[in-house]
Amino acid sequence: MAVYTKVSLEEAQALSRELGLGEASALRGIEGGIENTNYFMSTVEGEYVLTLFERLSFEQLPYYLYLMKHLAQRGIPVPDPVANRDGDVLHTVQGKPASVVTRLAGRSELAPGVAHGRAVGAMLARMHLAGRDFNRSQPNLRGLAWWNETVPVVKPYLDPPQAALLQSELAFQNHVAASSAYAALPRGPVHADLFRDNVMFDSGADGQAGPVLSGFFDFYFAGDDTWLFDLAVCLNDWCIDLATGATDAARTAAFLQAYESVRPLTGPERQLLPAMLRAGALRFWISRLWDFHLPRAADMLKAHDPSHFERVLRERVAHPLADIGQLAVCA
Ligand SMILES: Nc1ncnc2c1ncn2[C@@H]1O[C@H](COP(=O)(O)OP(=O)(O)OP(=O)(O)O)[C@@H](O)[C@H]1O
Ligand SMILES: N[C@@H](CCO)C(=O)O
Repeated sequence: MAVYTKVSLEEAQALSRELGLGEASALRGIEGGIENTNYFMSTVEGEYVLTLFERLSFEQLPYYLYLMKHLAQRGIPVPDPVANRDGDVLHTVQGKPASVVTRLAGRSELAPGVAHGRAVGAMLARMHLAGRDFNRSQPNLRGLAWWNETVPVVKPYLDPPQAALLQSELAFQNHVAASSAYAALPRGPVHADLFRDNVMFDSGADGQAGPVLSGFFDFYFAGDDTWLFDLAVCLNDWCIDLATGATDAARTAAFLQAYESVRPLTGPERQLLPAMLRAGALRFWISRLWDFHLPRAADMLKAHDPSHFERVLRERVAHPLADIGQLAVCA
């Protein structure tokens, strides 16, 4: 259930008129999602998603919404926020920040194969390049500074071996972040949460071979960070066996090859990929522990299982990703 705030058709019609979308004819609450209130909205101009943000503030939202607009303008398939006559993409409904974005076709693929990873890998690289001239900045609010702040808060809930792993991995990541190789990593706006459930695929035209990626969405953990971190977050979700957390070599090789067909990795990126895969696992282990043990007041989160990313981290430490050249034979 993800309709926390009820919106009437009349309210939606007032907004759609203000945005030049004509009369809204239907409004349907969207059940998936946990953070925000989402509705599908049909107007004479097409299909849209109306979101009322239940947690993010008027100050934080412009970065995410203008990033989506910037990427959409450069041909990256992402929901395009609709602006009013003044060019504003952040609106107000019932006193809450709200947006209207274009609806992506298709649905998420929760059991992706090699071809899905290839499509996401290539589009991820295109998205990174398209973000280079984005003129706003906001740090990744779930980056190293947040990990350093949050580890002491969640550590008391862990048993001694878990606490030791969490602490030693955090120390390792602080060490990596202080290195010259890390300073040389290319950076820019990154999605930072591009899991299977944040990508859509459409069936495509008849006769089209392979899945057709119809869009990336849910940019509300985006921020300025290294492109390699974004890639690592993807590899940790798209290219592992969910039951064990183990790397799937064929899917990993295909994903990386597709990414590199658009933007080859630099030397420091190749060097730090194993460390960044650990960083990606650590980030989501911490956030899941935090959501699980410290639910927010009036909590809307159905916490994900933290032990999944503990397993992924242990796998990444025990079996660092083989040399990318070696992996290529798997693709
Ligand atoms: N632009 C879009 N086009 C098509 N479907 C969308 C779009 N935005 C959201 N959806 C649908 O709505 C569902 C909920 O959206 P989303 O995952 O962004 O939820 P949320 O509550 O905002 O965030 P979270 O997933 O972090 O809880 C998605 O799974 C997807 O099916
Ligand atoms: N993708 C996150 C949820 C927040 O978007 C997770 O799986 O922990």
